[in-house]
Amino acid sequence: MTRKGGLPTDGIRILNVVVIGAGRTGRGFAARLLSGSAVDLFFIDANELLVRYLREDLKYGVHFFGGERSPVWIELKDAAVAGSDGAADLIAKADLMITAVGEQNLGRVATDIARILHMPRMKPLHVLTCENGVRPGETLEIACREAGIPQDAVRVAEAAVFCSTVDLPGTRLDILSESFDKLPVDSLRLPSSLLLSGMVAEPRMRELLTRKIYTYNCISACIAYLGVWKDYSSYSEAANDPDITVVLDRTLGPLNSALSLKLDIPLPEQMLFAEQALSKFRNPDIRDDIDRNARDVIRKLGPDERLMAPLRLVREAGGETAPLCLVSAAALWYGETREAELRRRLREAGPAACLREIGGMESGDPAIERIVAYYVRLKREHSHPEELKSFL
Ligand SMILES: NC(=O)c1ccc[n+]([C@@H]2O[C@H](COP(=O)([O-])OP(=O)(O)OC[C@H]3O[C@@H](n4cnc5c(N)ncnc54)[C@H](O)[C@@H]3O)[C@@H](O)[C@H]2O)c1
Ligand SMILES: O=P(O)(O)OC[C@@H](O)[C@@H](O)[C@H](O)[C@H](O)CO
Repeated sequence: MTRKGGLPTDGIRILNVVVIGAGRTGRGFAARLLSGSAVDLFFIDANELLVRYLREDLKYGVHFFGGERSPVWIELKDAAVAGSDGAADLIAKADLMITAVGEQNLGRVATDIARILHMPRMKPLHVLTCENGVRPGETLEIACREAGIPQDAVRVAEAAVFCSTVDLPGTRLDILSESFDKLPVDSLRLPSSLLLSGMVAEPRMRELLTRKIYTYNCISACIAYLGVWKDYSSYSEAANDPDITVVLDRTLGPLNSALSLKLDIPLPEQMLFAEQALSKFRNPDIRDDIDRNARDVIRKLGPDERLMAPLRLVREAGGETAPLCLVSAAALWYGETREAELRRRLREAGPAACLREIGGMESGDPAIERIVAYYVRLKREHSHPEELKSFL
């Protein structure tokens, strides 16, 4: 397709899309979907080395797990380091900005957007969040307000990413991806003119994101934290471990019932949704890694996140909470062994205070005592592990 002055010869306007967060999802999923539309692709990332590679190579491949599809080659126009003048120039010219930075980093994205406020720009900036979280759009909107951005200058919509992507070892930029081509986006907030290839209009995005985080990501946390404790490094092997399977089954029974009640979804539909998550995580061709799924324990133990909120919902529905307490304890144990900030807080304040401060649990909540007891036992028994099912 030859272009003249930003227009392809067939007259369709080329959109400038800026992906902020050029990691696995931004580079490997969002950009791959966009490659099916008439877009000029730009990246912004906080990692200077990654930006250097992107600017030097201007092209990389997205390969598929199991070699089931030919790689897709992505070409970008340019990339810039977050917070730089170059990043501000890219944002100022964007028709659509997509974030894939991790919900906890959206505050810094707002700061970057605030840098363009003095630049001439007639239209609002549309931003689509591709973050896991129950309300990442709201997180970004609050951060934008705190950064002094007028409400009508930025319009935020959310998307739900179901596709797993990892870095392809031995390459600078290539990605290994699940073969999954759909991105549900909030159709009440994203204009239809920005519904690009692979995007599927979803009118009930809040429900979908909540359901996804409390099902897919809850299951992923169960596999990752119990898997690490059992010394697995392969995620799918952990997902197929018979002992972990017992804990998963005992988690999912009450969780599916609670979610079906809370979100008004027929139980068989919710059970199928959870089954789809499980079979994806158990697929040995999808070579996901445990640390990618387990990282950022403080975020994952948040009050509205994948462990604490399902625990509350299961309890409200009168279900058995022991399995989720065990996984939450394993998350604390993982954080203590791998993440400096949580290790410091555990040492200074102890696990019960961490559950109150990070997880928003109330003092006197009996689940605190249960999680702490599991945590102590997991620490004690790690070198000579018992079957996890014996904990329940
Ligand atoms: N990888 C997956 O399979 C997957 C699946 C579903 C959802 N997600 C979600 O996608 C988001 C990104 O995850 P990922 O796996 O791609 O992580 P990643 O670590 O591979 O990529 C995140 C990128 O964002 C960059 N970054 C961080 N703060 C930034 C900032 N302020 N400005 C610019 N760049 C910044 C980092 O340098 C990194 O390159 C997360 O919200 C995650 O929950 C990931
Ligand atoms: O991306 P996070 O850190 O919020 O969570 C890790 C995984 O649970 C997550 O990336 C899933 O694999 C993904 O959401 C697909 O369901």
